[in-house]
Formats: sequence, structure tokens, C-alpha cells
Amino acid sequence: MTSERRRARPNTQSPGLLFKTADFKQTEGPALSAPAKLKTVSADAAFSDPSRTSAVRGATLELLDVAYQYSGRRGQKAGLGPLNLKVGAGEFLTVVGPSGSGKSTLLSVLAGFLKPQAGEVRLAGHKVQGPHPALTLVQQEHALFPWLTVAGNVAFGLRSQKVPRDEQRRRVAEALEQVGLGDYGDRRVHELSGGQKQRVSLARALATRPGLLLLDEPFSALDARTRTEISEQLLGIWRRQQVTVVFVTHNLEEALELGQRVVALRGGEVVLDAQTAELSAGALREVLDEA
Ligand SMILES: Nc1ncnc2c1ncn2[C@@H]1O[C@H](COP(=O)(O)OP(=O)(O)OP(=O)(O)O)[C@@H](O)[C@H]1O
Repeated sequence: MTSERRRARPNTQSPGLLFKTADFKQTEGPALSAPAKLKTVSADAAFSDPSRTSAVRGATLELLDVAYQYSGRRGQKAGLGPLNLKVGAGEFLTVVGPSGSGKSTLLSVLAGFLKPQAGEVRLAGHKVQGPHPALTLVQQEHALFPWLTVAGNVAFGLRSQKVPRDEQRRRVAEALEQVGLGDYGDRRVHELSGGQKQRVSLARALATRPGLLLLDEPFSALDARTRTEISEQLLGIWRRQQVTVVFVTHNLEEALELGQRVVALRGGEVVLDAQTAELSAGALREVLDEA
């Protein structure tokens, strides 16, 4: 982590922090359902009405005593929690942990794709009942449509949300530019490298202007140089758009490099929650080994 990069981070403690949550629906993961029956509170009524989610300020994402368990074939249980976690507006949180520690489950619960058996997820104080337009999950498998061009893939979610054509074109161009693929709109997916596909996947998420970006090892297949390049682009996007990011990774150095705060999971439980500025990779490794 360079001191320059740390300095460049926005002050997320600022009470004046404003970011736009999605005007449009997400493109990753299962089809969206409207955030049905969300509690309507006048201060944040936009969250109860998916057509009015364009100006929600300071959306905090919280897990309150959340537990999610998969049922194993022999009756054994595995999953997540019970755990409590609060992700502040505009925060860049990284999540680490060994394989099977619950990282992907955590993201799926946060995204509303898995409904916890206990506790609840709250977005801006409102219970999340299912996938929400403000929450965009980018998973490891980037699942691009091979029959569409790069631009077509990025526009996919916008089309299904009936965003006007001109606005679609503008957003697609902007998102591709943001990930360094400004000239790739007309290309076919099969013409792209793995790293370029991951960028397209990120662009597809960015085009929806999410309030919260949930990233599940999005750069796992990349070589070190490309990973650094895309990480820099992601940090730039985070700084400019002040989107809240929850970023899952196996890579402890990456977790410390990118995040302001890191949460370590083991056996579905939080074993460490700390500011990255106060941690070394060695100390983080030690905590995970000991836990
Ligand atoms: N669909 C499923 N059915 C049953 N058990 C599951 C299922 N998905 C995950 N699990 C179990 O839940 C636990 C947490 O899995 P999860 O995928 O969240 O871990 P992870 O930390 O993301 O792992 P990895 O780093 O390998 O992706 C593991 O014990 C896993 O075997």
C-alpha cells in the first residue's frame, strides 16, 4: 500500500457523504424481485419503492444476528453465523478466510439471494427481503452471454430495466471506459482474455450504478500485473463514485492493499474485524492460523 493511495481514499466518516444507489436493477445473479414489503419510513421511503431508489443517502448495510445454514446430506450443517456486521456507507471492506469459511455465503446473504434462517439483513435500516436493486453481486463466474457483443453484455441489465436507449449507450460507454475497455464495445466475448472478461463483468455491474458492490473474488483468474491494474481501476471507481464495496478474496495482501477494513471469517464466524492500516499480512495470517 502506498502512502499516496491511502491518502487518496475518501473520508467515509464524512456525514455529508452522498452516493447514488441504483436507478436501475442489477445484472448479476438471479433475476431480481422487487424489495417487497419493505418497511416504509418517510426518511428513506425510496427504499420501499424500487422506482425511486435514485437518491438514497448513506445506505448502511447491516447483518443482525444472522445465521444461514445449508443442510448437508448426512444432516451435518455448514454455513454462516450467527454474526453481526455493519458495513458503513462508502466503506471498502475486504473479507478473507480459508476455503469453506463462509465468504461466498456471506455475500449471497448480503445480496439477498440467500434468506437467513435467523436474524436479518438491513439496508439503510430497512429489512432486505430478497435481491435489491441497490445491491449488485459480481460472482467468480462472470457468466457473460457469448452471443452478445461486449456492449450488449454491459447493457443487458439496463435493457431489461427499460432504461432509455440513449441513456443505455451513455452508461455502457462510461462503464467500459472505467474498466479500460473503451474500444472493446463491438467485440465478441470469445475474443476476450480472461482478464478482459472479468473487466466486462465489472463494467456490467457498474453500468447499473449500484450503491453497494459485492465482489466475490472477481480477479481470481488474473495474473499479478493485470490484477494490480484492475485493482487500481476499482479503487479509482470507488473513490470517484463513493460506492460501498464488500470484496471477498483469498489473498491477504490484496485484502490489506484494497480495503480500509478487513473482516476475517473462519467456520462461518468473524474472528477478526480491523482497520487495514493497523494490520500486516503476517499478523492477519497468524490470526487465521490460530483461529
Ligand atoms: N450449496 C451448498 N450446500 C451445502 N453446503 C454448502 C453449499 N454451499 C456452501 N456450503 C458449505 O458452506 C460452507 C461455507 O461455504 P462458502 O462457499 O460460503 O465458503 P467460502 O469461504 O466462500 O469458500 P471458498 O473460498 O472455497 O469459495 C462450507 O462448509 C461449504 O461446504
